[in-house]
Amino acid sequence: MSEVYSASVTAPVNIATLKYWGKRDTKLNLPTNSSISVTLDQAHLRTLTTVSTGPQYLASKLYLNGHEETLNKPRLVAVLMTLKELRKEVEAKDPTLPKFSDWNLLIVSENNFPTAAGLASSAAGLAAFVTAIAKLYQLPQSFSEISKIARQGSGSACRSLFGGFVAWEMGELADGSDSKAVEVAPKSHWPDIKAAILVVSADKKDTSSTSGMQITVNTSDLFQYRIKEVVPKRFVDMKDAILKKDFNAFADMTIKDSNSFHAVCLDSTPPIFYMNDTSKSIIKLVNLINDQSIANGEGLIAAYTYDAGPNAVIYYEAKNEVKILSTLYKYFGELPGWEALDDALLAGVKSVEGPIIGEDAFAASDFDVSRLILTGIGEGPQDTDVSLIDEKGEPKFLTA
Ligand SMILES: Nc1ncnc2c1ncn2[C@@H]1O[C@H](COP(=O)(O)OP(=O)(O)OP(=O)(O)O)[C@@H](O)[C@H]1O
Ligand SMILES: C[C@@](O)(CCOP(=O)(O)OP(=O)(O)O)CC(=O)O
Repeated sequence: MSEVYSASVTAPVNIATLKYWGKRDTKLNLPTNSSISVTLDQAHLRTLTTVSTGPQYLASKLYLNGHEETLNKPRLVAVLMTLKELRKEVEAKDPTLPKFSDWNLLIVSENNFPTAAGLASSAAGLAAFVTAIAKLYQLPQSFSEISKIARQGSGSACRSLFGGFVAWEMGELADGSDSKAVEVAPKSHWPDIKAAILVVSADKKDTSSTSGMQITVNTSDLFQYRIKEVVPKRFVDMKDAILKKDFNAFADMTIKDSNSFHAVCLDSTPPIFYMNDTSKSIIKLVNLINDQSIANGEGLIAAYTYDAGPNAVIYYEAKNEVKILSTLYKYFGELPGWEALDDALLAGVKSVEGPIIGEDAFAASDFDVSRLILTGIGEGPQDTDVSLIDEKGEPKFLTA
């Protein structure tokens, strides 16, 4: 019988509240600025990855969502090489260990949400990829150290190595050894953070993050102001707001940073547009929700943010859930996604009466939303017994 050694993990999506946009080194994936994100709950968005090795595998292979994908991409090659080198160090210290570093890998992965649709699939995907192999290889490195390897695969992936609130410290060194993810605060610090994702379009985007950010680096003047003046201060202030659980300050900076990121995209040549008209209508709706709450003396209660696509992510606190979701329900009540709420909460959301916020401000056609994902802050990568590879070492596809 052939030898099969395998390991499985799940890894989360993270959505930045202070955006990474720009590389100072495209080979090592080193950013032009530090960033901050919230890790989302894996109950709703996660990658599951199983990795196996054994002398019988004639080549390394990757299957994503049931289809073979090439491993022959420079960034994946770099990631695999680094992991193998670290495994070699482990084997050198204990010569009784099997020589995994000489063998090929079978990697089987599934995302439970649309891939490459601006829902940060590359972040969860690369985090799971690296974490599963590190587990198989029994690497002793800390998660921050492992995050540097994930960073080489996709920058934002390094932040998916932790749960809760996560910072990616840009670092200064040319070799990238100080450009890593660190935990700002665990989920338990502020577990009441919720996220509503309005999926505006699940299609593949026109301009990838990787190419879009370099167009901005090379052509935008506003970008220089963003990375030199805006982000360094915001990085300190946002961590402070998180540690103080100051939602008003956190929301204000999250909104401003999303606006700033999309402004530098627009200031690029040629300009890059990630938000569409529906995205803009959702911004207007969130502003109306906040205006009402400011009028009531409560400050900001909802924070929108947009990545490199038109989907909206709205962060809010559990104490304002009924208020915010009852407004969203009036506009988006017919869409799939509400079933994620427990019955009592959904009944509460449905029962709120009175005028709809922004009732006169929108036409039905303003919102071309296909689905909602109602989720919240979550934990980092998790070990799992669910395997996508059978005992013979063959892939098994759960959802294909
Ligand atoms: N589970 C996975 N395992 C390995 N690679 C993955 C996985 N999921 C996604 N990827 C890689 O990430 C790519 C998608 O990344 P892309 O940046 O285009 O989209 P996105 O991550 O959904 O959007 P964004 O990063 O802008 O929010 C996929 O084509 C694939 O190469
Ligand atoms: C807008 C963003 O989501 C950009 C993410 O870019 P990627 O991490 O996908 O880029 P690469 O490093 O080239 O893989 C902002 C963020 O997540 O911080």
